[in-house]
Amino acid sequence: MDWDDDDAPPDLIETGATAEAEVDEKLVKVPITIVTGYLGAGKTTLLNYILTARHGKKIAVIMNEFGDSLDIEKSLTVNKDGEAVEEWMEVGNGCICCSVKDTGVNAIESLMAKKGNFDYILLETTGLADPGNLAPLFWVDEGLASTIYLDGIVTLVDAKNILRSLDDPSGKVEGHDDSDHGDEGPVMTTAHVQISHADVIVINKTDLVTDTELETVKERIGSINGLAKIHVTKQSAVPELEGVLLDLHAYDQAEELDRAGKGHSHLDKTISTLSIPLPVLTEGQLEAVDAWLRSVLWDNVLPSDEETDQSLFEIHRLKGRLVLSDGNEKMIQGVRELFEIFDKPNPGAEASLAPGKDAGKMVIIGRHLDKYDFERSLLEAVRKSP
Ligand SMILES: Nc1nc2c(ncn2[C@@H]2O[C@H](COP(=O)(O)OP(=O)(O)OP(=O)(O)O)[C@@H](O)[C@H]2O)c(=O)[nH]1
Ligand SMILES: [Zn+2]
Repeated sequence: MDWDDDDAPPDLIETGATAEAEVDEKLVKVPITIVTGYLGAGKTTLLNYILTARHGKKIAVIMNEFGDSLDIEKSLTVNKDGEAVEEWMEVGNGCICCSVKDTGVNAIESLMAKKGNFDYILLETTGLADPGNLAPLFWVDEGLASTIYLDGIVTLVDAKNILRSLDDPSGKVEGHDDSDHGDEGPVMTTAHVQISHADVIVINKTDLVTDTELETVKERIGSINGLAKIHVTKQSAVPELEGVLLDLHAYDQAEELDRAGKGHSHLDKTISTLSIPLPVLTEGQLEAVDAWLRSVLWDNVLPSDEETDQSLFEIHRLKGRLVLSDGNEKMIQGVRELFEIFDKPNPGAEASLAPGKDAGKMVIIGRHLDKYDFERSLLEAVRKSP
């Protein structure tokens, strides 16, 4: 995907409102939740469940099915007064992860303009989409970022078939050729990528597996993504929507960091979760963490490891909490090479950890992490800095 600046900027919404009202509208951004998952996992079932559940929200659903026609129309279901209303929307290209930057952005914005205020947008991606391509768009596109924000990524998993999908070499992600890794383990499939990016994983179709099989599935998924909340369902019926699937604020909080405390797992070497405890940082050490992230995420180079000519790791998702010696806290959010460090929202809402203890944490989800010593590299970079 390219990030050319010469693309036509997305149409801005004409509000016709006063300057004061515009300021107000800017403050109320509409959340968007990406629903992904393998073919037939139960995404549509989940969307229908959400649309018919009582939540008092006006939800717009954008379906992103694969199509071979270039001007394929997207089905758009709008929940109006408890009724699902089907509409059709022109998106342009058959693959939203490639086209969302231009046509998709326009589609969402014209949707916003046409419908006025939605409370919520759900985007169902095709069973083959890589959500890693999709999520950063909601950060970097200014037109889009002014009206909506990415609330979270929900990945549906078919309990009966997920293990096969994870091990199926034909489900390999395009552009991830494992041939250069020799016998270094299983290939990385689309199923891996969808699980590694998820903020919430819904293990669905549990009526089709035994309890033992379900435990195996849970363990395997937990070994790939130790951060995501896991829910187990039949017919995609999650126990609750608020805070479980919707309104997660997965990208402006990092409460779930504490869940990923068990270090990294060796159950699934293809993609794993790594958790690095961090000390209280000085201002200079914060800068060192920033520099470390730039090296690791932008150059794919582990700073202590420069002599290694090939860094084969891939980082899909990264979150962190940094505690500074002046008492402030910062959060880190990263998807692929994009990351940001920002002030923790609601400072003081949570009691800070006692000084001297490990105060912060960085959690990394990615591929071939077990082959490198990320912890040593990061802590060394921190220690070397004043
Ligand atoms: N046995 C069983 N079937 C289910 C469950 N949930 C959904 N299904 C069925 O599985 C099939 C696929 O469900 P969908 O919701 O269409 O799956 P999807 O992920 O949207 O599928 P694609 O859009 O093709 O990727 C449908 O026939 C559903 O009725 C479940 O918990 N158990
Ligand atoms: Zn694409």
